[in-house]
Amino acid sequence: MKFKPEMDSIRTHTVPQWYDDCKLGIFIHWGLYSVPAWAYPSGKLGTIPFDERWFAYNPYAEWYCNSVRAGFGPTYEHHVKTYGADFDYESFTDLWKAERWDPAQWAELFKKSGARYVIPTTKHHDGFCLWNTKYTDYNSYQKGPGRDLMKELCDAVRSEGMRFGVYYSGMLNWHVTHNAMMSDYEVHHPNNITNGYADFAYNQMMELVDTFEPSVLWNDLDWPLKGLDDLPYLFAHYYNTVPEGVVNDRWHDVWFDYKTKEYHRGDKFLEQKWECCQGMGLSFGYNQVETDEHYVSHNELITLLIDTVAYNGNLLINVGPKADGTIPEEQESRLLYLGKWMEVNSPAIYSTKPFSRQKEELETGEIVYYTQNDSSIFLLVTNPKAGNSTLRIPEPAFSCDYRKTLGNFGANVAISEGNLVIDLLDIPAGSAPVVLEFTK
Ligand SMILES: CC(C)[C@@H]1NC[C@@H](O)[C@H](O)[C@@H]1O
Repeated sequence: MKFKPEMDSIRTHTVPQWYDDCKLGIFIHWGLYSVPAWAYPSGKLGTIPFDERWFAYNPYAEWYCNSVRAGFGPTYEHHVKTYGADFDYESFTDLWKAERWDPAQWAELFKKSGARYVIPTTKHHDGFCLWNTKYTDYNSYQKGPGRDLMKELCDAVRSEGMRFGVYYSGMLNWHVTHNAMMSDYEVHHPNNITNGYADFAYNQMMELVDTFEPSVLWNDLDWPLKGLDDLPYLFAHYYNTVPEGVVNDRWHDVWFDYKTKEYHRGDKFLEQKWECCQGMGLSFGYNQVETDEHYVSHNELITLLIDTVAYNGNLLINVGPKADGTIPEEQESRLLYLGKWMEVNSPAIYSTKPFSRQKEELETGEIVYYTQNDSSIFLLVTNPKAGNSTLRIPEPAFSCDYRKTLGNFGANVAISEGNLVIDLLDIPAGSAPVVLEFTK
């Protein structure tokens, strides 16, 4: 066995090339919370004080259980009006059928989007498990849909040639704790910090490793404090079982392969591999209250990918399916649009590295990004003007030869008075970002 259950051994693990190259993944938040599918679209994480103003008005529809437990606020009022004050969260198992779910359709759509890995919530904070786990009957095989949703999805994703990872909420389990969490402190100090719960989380994570051999272990928030000594055993078993496996950074700072950012991006990493995860709107779980206006636009989604990849990140964009197993049209439309763009422009995305310059804002309003591979430098222009326009890039970052545009538009490129001058020709109105390739 290459890895021993000691942190010195674990620390020898490096980020596998596939994870660095693939750049785009699909997060999926699907669970009991998809039945009510209701949250107050208060605002983006990081823009609202992380106290009652966030927790009682939580825009995350997957936090429905906790939002109702608050006992006040819009979600509590919606729950009482819609289901009655005595309707407990666990009763949503009787209403969740997934009657229109076809995992092959999901996998086909994700493949078309250009994504190369898929990470579903196997158990979110509510404690309901989406696989036939032997550690609790509070799962989708024993209750609700009556199916091992994760096995079916894993098979469909892999049959499309994509990698399958697993999300698991290690720290929180609202099926075990019953108080509302109304502060960051309460979220990180739940009262299920028993050895028994730490063992439960460890056993379920080991079961996920042995059952699915997932390419990514995506733990959320933190790991049970009485289970921290278990982690070297978990990581060693995981890496020995899945040699190309990779883990995120939400394990109480014990270890990570890559860092994660959730919505607010702040200072980006360059040297350290990282992953940007967010919904297309303000929520991860499907929120029936959200309209198209709450979602990033089709072109903003592409720019989000570019702005992430240019800084050495992967974009893990979230899909929040409806309870019946269909994907909301607004989300499907954006994934297909992204996929069409990737069909033409993916050489500037897949298997690239950050360039010496990542981004610059031009006086004319366009924002230009750079990526590179061994043979080319790519210049990605977001918000290009319709028709013909001229970009002037002062003190260009390179002097290599212009090769071609990636797409159906023209360009003339020259160096003039120390500027890289690019004439963009025949850009359609509302165009997605356009890419020019230069030969090293
Ligand atoms: C990034 C994503 C996995 C989010 N992590 C924190 C959770 O509270 C939230 O519901 C969502 O799962």
